[in-house]
Parts: sequence; C-alpha cells; structure tokens
Amino acid sequence: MKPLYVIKIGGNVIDNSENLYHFLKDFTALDGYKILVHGGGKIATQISEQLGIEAKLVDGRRITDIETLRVVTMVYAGLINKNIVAQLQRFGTNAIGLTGADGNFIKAVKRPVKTIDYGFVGDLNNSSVNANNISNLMEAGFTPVFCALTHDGDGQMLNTNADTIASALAVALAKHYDTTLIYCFEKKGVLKDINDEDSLIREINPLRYEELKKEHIIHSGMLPKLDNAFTAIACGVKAVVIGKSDELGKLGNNEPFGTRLSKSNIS
Ligand SMILES: Nc1ncnc2c1ncn2[C@@H]1O[C@H](COP(=O)(O)OP(=O)(O)O)[C@@H](O)[C@H]1O
Ligand SMILES: CC(=O)N[C@@H](CCC(=O)OP(=O)(O)O)C(=O)O
Repeated sequence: MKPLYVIKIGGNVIDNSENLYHFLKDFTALDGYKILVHGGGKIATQISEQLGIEAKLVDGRRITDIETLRVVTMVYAGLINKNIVAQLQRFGTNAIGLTGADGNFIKAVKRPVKTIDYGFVGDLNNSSVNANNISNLMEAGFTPVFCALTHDGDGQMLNTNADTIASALAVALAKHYDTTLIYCFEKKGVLKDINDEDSLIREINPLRYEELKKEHIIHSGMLPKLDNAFTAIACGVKAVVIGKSDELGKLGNNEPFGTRLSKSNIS
C-alpha cells in the first residue's frame, strides 16, 4: 500500500503566523499522500467574544447553539481554511479546502442530549467517512484540507472536534493506504513535566497511558487527543505520533520526532 499522512494542527499553531508558515512549508516537503485537518477553537472563541457571543466549552467540547454554529462555520470553513489553502498553494501544494459536507466526505450524527445539550455538535461513527471519494480526490492530485465541520446529510452543518475528524479519516483510509496519523501542536509531544520541553516521553502504550493519567501528568486537551490516537491505533492505523508543529521536518529526515504511540507493553 502507498503511504498516507493524516496531519492535524490545533489552534495554537494556526494562531501564530510564523509557526503556521514553518509548518505548511514542512508539510509541503513531506513525500507521499497527505491530508491536513485543522482546528481553530482558540480563534473561534476570540471572534465569538468580539461578536458578544459567550463561548461555552464542557470537557474541551464547544456548546454549539445556532449563533455559535454561524460563527464556527465562518471561522473554520472560511477564515482559517481558506488562509491555509492559499498558503499551501504558494508552497506548491494543490490544496482543496473542505468541510465534511463537501463531496459528502464526512457525515455525522447530532450528539443526543443527555445531561448536557451540546447543540449542533456532530459525532462520528465507522460509516461517517467516505474513504473511496477522498481517495479519488487524492489520486487526482489534490491535497484535502479539512476543517472541523461535518453535516448530517439532512441539510444541517455540525461542529466536530478536529482531533476526532483526523482520527476517523486515518482509520477509514487505513484500508486503502499505509496510514500514519500525526497530531501537531505547540509542544514537543507528551511531556512528563508540561513546563519542561526536555521531558519528552518518546513512547506510550495503553498501560503507561493509564498510569500517566492517574499521576495527573496527562490532563486537559491531551486526554481526548490520546483517546482518539489510541482508537486509531486499535483500528488499523500503522502509527500515531504527537509532536511539535515546527519539528515536522524531522519526520521526512527520519530523525526522532515527538511521542510515538504503540499497542505493545514495552514503554
Ligand atoms: N503531559 C502533557 N504533555 C503535553 N501537553 C499536555 C500534557 N497534559 C496536558 N497537556 C495539554 O494539552 C494541550 C494540547 O491539547 P489541545 O489544546 O486540545 O491541543 P490542540 O492545540 O491540538 O487543539 C497542551 O497545550 C497542554 O496544555
Ligand atoms: C465540538 C467542538 O468542540 N469542536 C471544536 C472544533 C475546533 C477544534 O477542534 O479546534 P482545536 O483543535 O484547535 O481545539 C471547537 O469548536 O472548539
């Protein structure tokens, strides 16, 4: 099978124009099929507040009422996605910016109301991603750039966490390609001490993950990221790496990069 990289960047990278420039240049230099997934939660929060719409997040997930859905649609599919696509074009990557509604590539189910009503938030399942059509797009020479939006197939856009979209894309495409999932953010990877960039943990398996959670070494946004990452490994994705956006070039040079997840019990 041919190699494919599914790479996700979060809000802290997008928000810093120098980091974003560096990352997109290294992304372009990486050989093989590539899909970029971007978040932008931080920017959506800033713009919501400028518009007088209070941003509400529970366990890192945005409560998306109709006003918030309008904001995230403008910010994720418009402002951020088109800016990234234009920059990739400058570097020579023939990027095509997408939401899950475009080409019916990613269909989600509106999250059912339990104790919390998340509003227009979409959950993914194992038939959400149309891997054949995404593959056709890549084989035609385009590099898909997905934002954090999906649709329900019934005319409704839904807000879906970008880490989850990246994991679902990697799992669905692992049947067609030798797939590596990479989460890029502002730190070197999973750290033993969040304030010490030299405390990088090179490899984590599920057992070690449980220990690190109990010791509160891993917390907040890193928890859903690792949950998505271990799901991907369990579902056939060849490798998952969590690393710093401006070190992506190391991957192409076969240098050690970030924290690698493994199924095995050797850590
Ligand atoms: N052990 C850890 N190592 C690195 N980051 C951690 C750790 N535990 C928690 N974090 C937090 O997780 C955050 C990354 O998650 P998140 O903000 O969701 O990422 P993204 O920028 O991709 O959206 C980091 O900014 C950091 O604050
Ligand atoms: C439902 C939900 O929470 N969606 C996320 C989508 C953006 C995202 O995932 O952005 P980062 O990767 O930058 O955090 C949100 O609106 O914040």
